[in-house]
Amino acid sequence: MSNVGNLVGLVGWRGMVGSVLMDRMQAEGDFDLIEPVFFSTSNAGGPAPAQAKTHRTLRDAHDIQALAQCDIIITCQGGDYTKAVFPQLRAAGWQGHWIDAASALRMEPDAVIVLDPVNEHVIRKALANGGNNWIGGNCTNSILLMGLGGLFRENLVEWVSSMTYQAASGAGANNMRELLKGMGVIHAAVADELADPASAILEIDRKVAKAIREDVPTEFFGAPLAGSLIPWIDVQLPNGQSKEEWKGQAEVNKILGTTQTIPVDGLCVRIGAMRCHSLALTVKLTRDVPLPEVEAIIQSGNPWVKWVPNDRAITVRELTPASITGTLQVGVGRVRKLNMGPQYLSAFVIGDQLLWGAAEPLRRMLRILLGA
Ligand SMILES: NC(=O)C1=CN([C@@H]2O[C@H](COP(=O)(O)OP(=O)(O)OC[C@H]3O[C@@H](n4cnc5c(N)ncnc54)[C@H](OP(=O)(O)O)[C@@H]3O)[C@@H](O)[C@H]2O)C=CC1
Ligand SMILES: N[C@@H](CC(=O)OP(=O)(O)O)C(=O)O
Repeated sequence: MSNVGNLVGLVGWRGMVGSVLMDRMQAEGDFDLIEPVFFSTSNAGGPAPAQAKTHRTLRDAHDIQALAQCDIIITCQGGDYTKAVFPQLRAAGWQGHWIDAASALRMEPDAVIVLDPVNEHVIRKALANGGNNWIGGNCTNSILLMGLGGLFRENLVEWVSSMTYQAASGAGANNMRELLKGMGVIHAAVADELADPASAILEIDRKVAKAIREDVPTEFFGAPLAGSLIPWIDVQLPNGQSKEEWKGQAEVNKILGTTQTIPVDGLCVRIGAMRCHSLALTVKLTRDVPLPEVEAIIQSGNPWVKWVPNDRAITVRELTPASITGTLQVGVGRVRKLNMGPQYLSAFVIGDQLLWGAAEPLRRMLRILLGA
């Protein structure tokens, strides 16, 4: 039994991540366990959503006293909000549990990055030691660990090179819209020619290239994504990594609670998928393990691993964003030994970055706190 109260403040509930969180909480009956208090940065005093019970109006998300009444606060409002409000709340003496989707607090020494199917032992230990800051991990890293958690659990990973194919949703709702608008612009540029099976493909291609370079909107991504890709995500660091690439090693090791750093590095690339992040992985195993054993260990990682045998027909059907999107399954396939030697393994992992990558670990942390 938990001794944590059930007055739960929800901030950022109507944003993209927050909406996915609300849907999942509704689907899993989480609202039956809590007394929700909904907060807003823009509409305090307005009506709270249907899940509200006794607290039917929105409270001001910057009202420290109102926030401090909550036993638990879950926020999907973003890093700027966290940086503005969290220090004030703690300075006011609030001892409640803070569950956050934003990256702002992830690397703080007193924060745990939560991904309980992989690091429940880390979470339980911190909880027993009085921990109260629980931060969702970067989507790419959470998906990597959900996919290959079994190999990490068995201490079989010496290092990982991770080449990513990241969806538009990781950059926000406006970016998803921009991707779709760009697809429309490209299609419109050659709609007549496409309707004519006899039209010349190189002429279509010339017009498409011109549309991508000149007409596809770039306000949010800064470069055309539709019909193209962008091999840089987040800001540039002095060592040549992108911040997204830096997070790989930093967060994976923090999530796992490793005592010796497992190197994780690679290139992070934005592609024209909507909300599934994919990762092409090269893993150096700590020892030569027979492939059937490797496969069994990966499948044993957690109940959400969707194992896809390394077979062409099954892979093109099942190991794709089209197949995985909107589900909690984490696809793992293309697993084989590489020419580099018997300790080198390939794998392709796909997950919905708004579910395991953002919302799901938060609601599961809530349940851990409630002892449910
Ligand atoms: N862990 C991860 O991998 C991921 C984490 N994130 C984190 O989650 C945070 C939130 O991201 P995201 O959900 O994309 O942010 P959104 O921009 O969708 O929502 C953030 C807030 O914007 C306000 N808002 C203003 N206009 C609208 C509108 N038209 N519709 C909905 N909300 C609106 C809402 O606040 P209000 O109701 O108060 O007005 C909302 O809570 C990010 O900043 C990031 O820190 C995001 C993606 C992945
Ligand atoms: N940066 C990720 C999404 C994200 O929000 O990551 P983080 O939670 O680490 O800021 C992406 O663009 O795909």
